[in-house]
Amino acid sequence: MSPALVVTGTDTGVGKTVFAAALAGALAGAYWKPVQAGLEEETDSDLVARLSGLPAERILPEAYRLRTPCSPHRAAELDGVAIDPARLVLPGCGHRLVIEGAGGALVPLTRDLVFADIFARWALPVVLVARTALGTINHSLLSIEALRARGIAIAGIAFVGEANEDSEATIAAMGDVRRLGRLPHLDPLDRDGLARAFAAHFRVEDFAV
Ligand SMILES: Nc1ncnc2c1ncn2[C@@H]1O[C@H](COP(=O)(O)OP(=O)(O)OP(=O)(O)O)[C@@H](O)[C@H]1O
Ligand SMILES: C[C@H](N)[C@H](N)CCCCCC(=O)O
Ligand SMILES: [Mg+2]
Repeated sequence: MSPALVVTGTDTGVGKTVFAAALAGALAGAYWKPVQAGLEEETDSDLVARLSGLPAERILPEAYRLRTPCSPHRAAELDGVAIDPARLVLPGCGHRLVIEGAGGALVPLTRDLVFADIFARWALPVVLVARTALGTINHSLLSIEALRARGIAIAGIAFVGEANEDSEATIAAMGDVRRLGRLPHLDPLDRDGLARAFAAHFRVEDFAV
């Protein structure tokens, strides 16, 4: 079983962090957001701390905390730094690590390196988080194609949103990926409700890859 799992998405704002919080909690693992772009609002690590039930020491510190909520390559430039891939090495933590990218799989870290390049170097299985809303078939199949082109193993696709059975089944079939489950929209979004929803809609054994 891999020491870590990568959570990427078909886009920014699809629900990677909420899903990662649920997964890290269900695995009693740890969470790492290597590159955080945007510090004004609650960071992804803060959200995971609030929703996962993990102890604080299992939310690992980011390698880069960048002020501007935009693509990391640009956020780094605006902060006068350059993201060094050598700093994006997997931290040992003694627990199954859930690693969240930023935005979608081809989001740039520099002007000649994207997240998927780092995912390929890590050689870890990737969970793709996708919306269920109209447009997700294209976004999901494009993301799958981009990950596969880099030889990245896809553990499966996790949907977030209201059920759309045909889109979900179409993506799984045409993308040849396992449908891991669907996290419904939760209101309120809180730790217990999230843990219950994950347990109801996913099988933790599917992540033992
Ligand atoms: N299952 C859910 N139920 C209710 N709200 C959700 C759910 N999933 C995500 N959200 C909300 O949708 C917004 C985007 O979710 P999230 O931050 O997880 O996206 P993301 O893919 O991690 O974005 P980023 O690319 O910025 O990291 C947040 O306000 C979050 O609270
Ligand atoms: C700022 C946002 N919340 C994410 N952290 C970064 C999203 C980068 C998206 C880049 C793009 O696809 O245009
Ligand atoms: Mg996030």
